[in-house]
Amino acid sequence: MSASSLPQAGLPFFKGHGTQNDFVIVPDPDGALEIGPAAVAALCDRRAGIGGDGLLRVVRAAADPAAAHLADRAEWFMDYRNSDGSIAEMCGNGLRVFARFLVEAGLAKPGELAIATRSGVLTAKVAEDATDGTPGEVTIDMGKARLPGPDGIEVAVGERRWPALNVNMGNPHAVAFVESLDHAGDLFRAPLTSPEGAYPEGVNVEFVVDRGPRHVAMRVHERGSGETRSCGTGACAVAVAAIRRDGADPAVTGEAVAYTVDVLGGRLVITEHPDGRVEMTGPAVIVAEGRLDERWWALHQG
Ligand SMILES: N[C@@H](CCC[C@H](N)C(=O)O)C(=O)O
Repeated sequence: MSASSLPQAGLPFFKGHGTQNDFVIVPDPDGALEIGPAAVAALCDRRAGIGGDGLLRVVRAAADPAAAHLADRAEWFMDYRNSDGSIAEMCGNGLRVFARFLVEAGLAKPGELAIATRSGVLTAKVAEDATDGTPGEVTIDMGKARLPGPDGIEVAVGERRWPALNVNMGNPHAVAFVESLDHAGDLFRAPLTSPEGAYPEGVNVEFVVDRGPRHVAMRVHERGSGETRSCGTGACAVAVAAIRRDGADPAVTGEAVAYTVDVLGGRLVITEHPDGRVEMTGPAVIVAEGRLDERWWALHQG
């Protein structure tokens, strides 16, 4: 390839992030692409691919069998995959980035938009950009958290063990309050959770410390992606756990409560309402667009 023959062909892709949880975005409006687990892993590879914690395929709900039943409520379906190619039900940061992409690509208007996910239809609110060009924040109505138990869940790293709360935000989380975020260790491997079988589908594990009143910080090991610099569903699970620990459950107090959750890649604000709805607000940025080299894609596609 020479500079005078920069590619006009090849599959278009975009790159985006939300609090540094980063994604390869592949527009596939008519559901024409077959992107299997190996192709997702190749695209998300940080050295031999584009690089990302996950992949967002942008497809019309009506064009994907996984979402066709939601097509009367949402035009677009976020087909999310972890960087190892596995499928997850939901991705909070991914949904903010997905909403930002739809608006920037002219596929949706700023304001409220319904998006289909494997965890149902969720609503995103995309704020107007600031006058200096800073992209407006995105708020997602994440629906209600579920706390399915059982009691007695523990997370272990090396010799240390902590009690953990099982919080489901569409996907599973084990939230452990720890003395120091360093105690999570290098997180090169998934932390152990017990009792065995508590999470038959695997789990995202959050380690949490207090930073101040209604203000916590976390690290996360994500199922299918390893340690990431942020996890939106994880931040919601952490806020829900902290709210209960602090006796501030809005269903009991009758008042909405907002927690600030610091992640390695920035800050999210999580609000829980008396009706149980959890809202997440944070940034979402589209960083780049490009085209895959046709020969590379031919070798990895499928
Ligand atoms: N980073 C995401 C969560 C992605 C899915 C997760 N790894 C899982 O397997 O459940 C987020 O921002 O929520």
